[in-house]
Amino acid sequence: MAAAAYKMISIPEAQDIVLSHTRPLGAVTVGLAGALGRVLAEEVRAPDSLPPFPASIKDGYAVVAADGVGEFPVVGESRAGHLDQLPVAPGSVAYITTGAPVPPGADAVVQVEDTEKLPDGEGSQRRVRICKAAKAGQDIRPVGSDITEGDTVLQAGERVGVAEMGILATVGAVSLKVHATPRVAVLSTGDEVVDPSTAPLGPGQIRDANRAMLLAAAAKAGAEVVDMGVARDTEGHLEGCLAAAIEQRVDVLITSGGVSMGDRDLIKPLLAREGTIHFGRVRMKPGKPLTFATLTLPQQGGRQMLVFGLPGNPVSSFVCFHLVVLPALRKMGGWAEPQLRRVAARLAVDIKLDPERPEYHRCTLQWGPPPLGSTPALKAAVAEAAAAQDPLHAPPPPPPHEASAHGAAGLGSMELWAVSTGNQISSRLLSARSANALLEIPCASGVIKAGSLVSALLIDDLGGMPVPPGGVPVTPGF
Ligand SMILES: Nc1nc2c(c(=O)[nH]1)N[C@H]1C(S)=C(S)[C@@H](COP(=O)(O)OP(=O)(O)OC[C@H]3O[C@@H](n4cnc5c(N)ncnc54)[C@H](O)[C@@H]3O)O[C@H]1N2
Ligand code: MOO
Repeated sequence: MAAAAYKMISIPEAQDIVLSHTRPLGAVTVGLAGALGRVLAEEVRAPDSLPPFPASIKDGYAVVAADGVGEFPVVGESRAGHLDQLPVAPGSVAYITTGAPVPPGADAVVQVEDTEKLPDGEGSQRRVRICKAAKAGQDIRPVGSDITEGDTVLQAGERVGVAEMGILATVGAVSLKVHATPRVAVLSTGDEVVDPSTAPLGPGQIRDANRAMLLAAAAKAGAEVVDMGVARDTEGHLEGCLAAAIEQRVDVLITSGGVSMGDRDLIKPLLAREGTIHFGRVRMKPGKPLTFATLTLPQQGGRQMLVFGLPGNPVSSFVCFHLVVLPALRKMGGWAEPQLRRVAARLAVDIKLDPERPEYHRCTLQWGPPPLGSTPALKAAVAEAAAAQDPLHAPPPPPPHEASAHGAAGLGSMELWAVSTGNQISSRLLSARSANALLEIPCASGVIKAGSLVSALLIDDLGGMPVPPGGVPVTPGF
């Protein structure tokens, strides 16, 4: 089929098609160290309680609460990690450290600050004054108060982050079932594309930006990556590269370049010969020639391989990866909700609309007051949008209790602002630099004004977003 013959579909249609051809991979068993970032394929239960014994919360003395204040013999010690099981009878106390088992007979702990060491008594008997009466149970974590034996501490389908690594360790889950992560091959194409180490560049050459970027993006998504190098613009070489990817038993092949209308754009014809192309044109900017195919491999038991033909322009590759490849990799890895997360943000600048294609405008989201450099026009636009009383455009009213920690600007006047990365031409990879979101800019004529509220898809976590000069306010009174 000629490239132009592919029906132009919308991005939601493209995403649905991709996900309908994507299956979660099976479960594999990994050790604890291999669990980070994976999705659990089984629930994890606690085989025992935490703490497994009544544990002291303080360094001090284990006492019988009913004894109240007074002078007492110190009949022994209970230290974390040591089991010196001496009973504490009424009228006596035991020295205890934080985390140590509370000895039988004692029912409270008095912190060392509320005691006074006394001179030793008869027979070198240690003695202490308890200066503050304790309530029964004071400064003791009862058995199972953090985790009870048999509790489900993590569910199947949960992703293992840093805290979850600790939870797994604490319940002794050192071998667990997680979803397998996909094996992903990345291939650049184009006679002009040369290795990044090439210097100086020969006539007509450009360095391969896409391969390093897509390998990194797939690895960041948790995939096992395979670098397939650069394919020349010949049918034979491309076919050989595809065969090599199949040989590598990858679940996904990502190519970049060679999917538009030129006579050396050979990816679509190759995929049409070797498999089924599900779409070859998407109404989006950038990324229009985005192509998706599946290959059924009889020589490998009939298994299926997904192939994403990303456009060669580096920004088009970057955007298409996040919009269609990443959700597929997430679904394979067991994510129940693999789509990019959407938030709302206010535009810091006017954006010119494209009358032909909806646009994914790269931006850096930052939370705070209107970004530095915002013009009086922006401030006026924000006020105008608010005055329009459109619920989407009106800024939230600050809660009445909110004191001003930042001059006139309290927490309620802070917002998520979308700062454009500048010129959005699809060859300019600097437009993806520091981008943590893709703004969803509708297809229309004219301009969308600064101060408007728009939806944005997160492509990075917001933990590293820019901090506005002067920082942002904290909870009043914090
Ligand atoms: N007649 C038409 N021409 C084009 C159309 C169209 O609809 N009709 N679509 C344009 C759009 S939109 C895009 S996007 C590009 C996509 O083209 P290809 O996927 O075929 O990519 P190439 O032509 O191979 O390369 C495009 C551009 O990107 C550079 N490139 C390629 N690979 C890399 C790489 N690995 N690292 C860095 N840069 C790379 C390449 O040199 C080109 O400059 O097609 C338009 N054309
Ligand atoms: O879609 Mo292309 O990515 O506009 O340059």
